[in-house]
Amino acid sequence: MAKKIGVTMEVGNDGVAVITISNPPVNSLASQIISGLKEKFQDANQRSDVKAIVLTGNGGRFSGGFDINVFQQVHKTGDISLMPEVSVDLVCNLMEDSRKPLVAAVEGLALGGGLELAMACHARVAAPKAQLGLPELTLGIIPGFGGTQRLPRLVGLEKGANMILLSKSISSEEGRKLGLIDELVPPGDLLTTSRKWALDIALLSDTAKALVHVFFAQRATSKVPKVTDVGLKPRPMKKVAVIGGGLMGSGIATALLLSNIRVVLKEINSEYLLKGIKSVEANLKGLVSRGKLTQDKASKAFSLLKGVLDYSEFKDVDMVIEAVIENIQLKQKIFKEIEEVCPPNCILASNTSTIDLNVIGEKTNSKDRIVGAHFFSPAHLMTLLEIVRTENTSAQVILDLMALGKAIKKVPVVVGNCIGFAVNRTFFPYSQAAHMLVNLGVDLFRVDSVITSFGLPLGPFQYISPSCLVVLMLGDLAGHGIGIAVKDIYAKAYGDRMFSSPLTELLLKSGRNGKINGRGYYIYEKGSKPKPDSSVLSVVEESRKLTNIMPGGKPISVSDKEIVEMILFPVVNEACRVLDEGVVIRASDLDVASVLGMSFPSYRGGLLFWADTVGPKYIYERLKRLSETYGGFFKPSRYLEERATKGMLLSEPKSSRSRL
Ligand SMILES: CCCCCCCCCCCCC/C=C/C(=O)SCCNC(=O)CCNC(=O)[C@H](O)C(C)(C)COP(=O)(O)OP(=O)(O)OC[C@H]1O[C@@H](n2cnc3c(N)ncnc32)[C@H](O)[C@@H]1OP(=O)(O)O
Repeated sequence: MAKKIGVTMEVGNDGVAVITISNPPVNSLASQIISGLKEKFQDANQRSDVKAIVLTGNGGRFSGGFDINVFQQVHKTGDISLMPEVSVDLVCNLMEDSRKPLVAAVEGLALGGGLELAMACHARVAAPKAQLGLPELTLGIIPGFGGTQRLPRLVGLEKGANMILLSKSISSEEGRKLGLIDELVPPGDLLTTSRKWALDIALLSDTAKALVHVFFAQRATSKVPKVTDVGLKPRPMKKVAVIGGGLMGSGIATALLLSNIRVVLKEINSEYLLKGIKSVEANLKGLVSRGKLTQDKASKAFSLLKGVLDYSEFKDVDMVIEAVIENIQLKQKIFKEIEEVCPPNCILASNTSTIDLNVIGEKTNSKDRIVGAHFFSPAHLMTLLEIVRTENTSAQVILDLMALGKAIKKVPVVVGNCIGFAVNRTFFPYSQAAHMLVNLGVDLFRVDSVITSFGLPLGPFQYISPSCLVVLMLGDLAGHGIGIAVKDIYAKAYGDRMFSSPLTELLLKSGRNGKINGRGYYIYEKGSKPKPDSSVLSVVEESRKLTNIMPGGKPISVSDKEIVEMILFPVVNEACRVLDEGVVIRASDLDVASVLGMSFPSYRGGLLFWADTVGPKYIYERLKRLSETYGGFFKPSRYLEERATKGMLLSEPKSSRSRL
């Protein structure tokens, strides 16, 4: 039977193109093979359905090298043009510089030009006992496809020179030890493993794309139209008052002190004031014990703190940051008072994470000086600072707060004034969806594990809340009592798409308030990892009885992928509304805020970058089907529907034309 000579390419559903050399018996690199390889590599790099490439040889051999018959012809004819251009055209430009990852699947042998092609790939997977070498000197020529450079780089100069000068082959086992081979697998797994390697490297490049996006997105947050581009200069903030020495207030005070800003910390009585000062001291001590701060610097920072019980020290402050409990009347009272006692240009900021700033400033006449300075807990560690502006906040005030944010090593993101602002609003469906899944019968510890595998540091039930309220039904670490406090505010604003679960209240009733008292969904013991508390399942059962949403009373069965989609697609959906209402200046601001405020994995590029890789159309269709089954909580937003149907990315600015 005539032997089949040529190069084939097959593209799998996984997006991997397998290019195979066929030229029995040793797959020598005859001229038609070389031209076939050039054609297939060009094709693979151009095809949009090809994510990565695997190069292999047919018949259990990778390649015995360049076709020695050509040399014989050159000897006979002296016609050097018979030598095809390989080194630069094929090996460097099409293989080594391929935009798509290229992995060699090596079996049997890779000799001479065969090994040189394998070394031009980005990784090499081999079966055992394959013969690897550059025996060109036995033919009186040198390894001319770059082997003299690539082999020493892979195995070291001495070993590389030895193999070349002595035409000494090695086995794939030795190649693995030397670093010439990246993984050794049984012949039956060779292609599968090579495909996985190729995709992993492709994913790495997706990761690189995502991380580069976050890098530039973070820098873009400092560009605020009509604030940073109108010639204003930030005013120095030398003395700042913080009202409220609780978890947030003491964290904010710590962050300010660490940047040598004098802080006046006000509380309502000496007991609370002492507690607040002790919290600041503990924050500083924690940084010293973790080696993040020297003791001298900690002492210096602490010396800039002054605790007060009245407003006597407020007459020369540059800014006040209110950080008391989320009580509207109390905040309104405080803002009326500080307007009277502070200098006329003093910035009046609130660290509220939920309440409308216009409501907070209702009893004042200084609407232009009112701004939100929304820190994320722990405030001295988390880098995101949401600067919340109302329609009245002046550009100068915004610029001053941006400059202060940078001075205290935060990443300021300017956002609009709505319930929950950008991050808390976007992510409020996050935990509600998790609660819905649990009430539908899904195991809550499985939900946490799936979400952490996706890349968030903790699952929704063991959640570190940023400024304590992002998910309403908070996880263990923030304490469940807080979440309930603001649930009504969200219900009034977003009730048409909320899921109300009694689980949090039932948890509190059972004496579990999260890490604060050592027990929540998990058991927290000093010095050990949180352990799932199986006894909490009785509380979960009670919640399921009350909500009674399991279809036919039976738990739903969902895949891990569906869990991720049911929790994160509603978050993307709410982000679309945030974009639609112009709460953020640009989509990438929300990517930065999701990474820094919610610990959304930066290697996925942030929430919307990730959503665009999943595809708006897919997300829209999934949410539509989910809303048909589970109701309005999943109802696609107008913005998402529009982008999906017009084939536009979610991150495209509103002015972009659709692609259709
Ligand atoms: C010269 C003038 C040129 C001037 C320009 C100079 C420029 C310099 C740079 C040029 C570019 C060079 C870059 C690359 C160079 C090379 O790759 S050179 C070739 C390197 N490879 C080898 O040296 C391997 C040689 N072959 C073997 O060692 C063995 O054949 C084997 C591969 C280990 C297999 O052994 P075995 O199973 O015992 O089978 P054999 O009987 O030896 O061979 C089976 C048949 O295959 C034929 N064959 C083997 N290798 C090649 C080959 N590379 N090209 C063509 N044909 C090959 C062999 O002749 C047998 O054929 P039949 O007898 O017809 O069955």
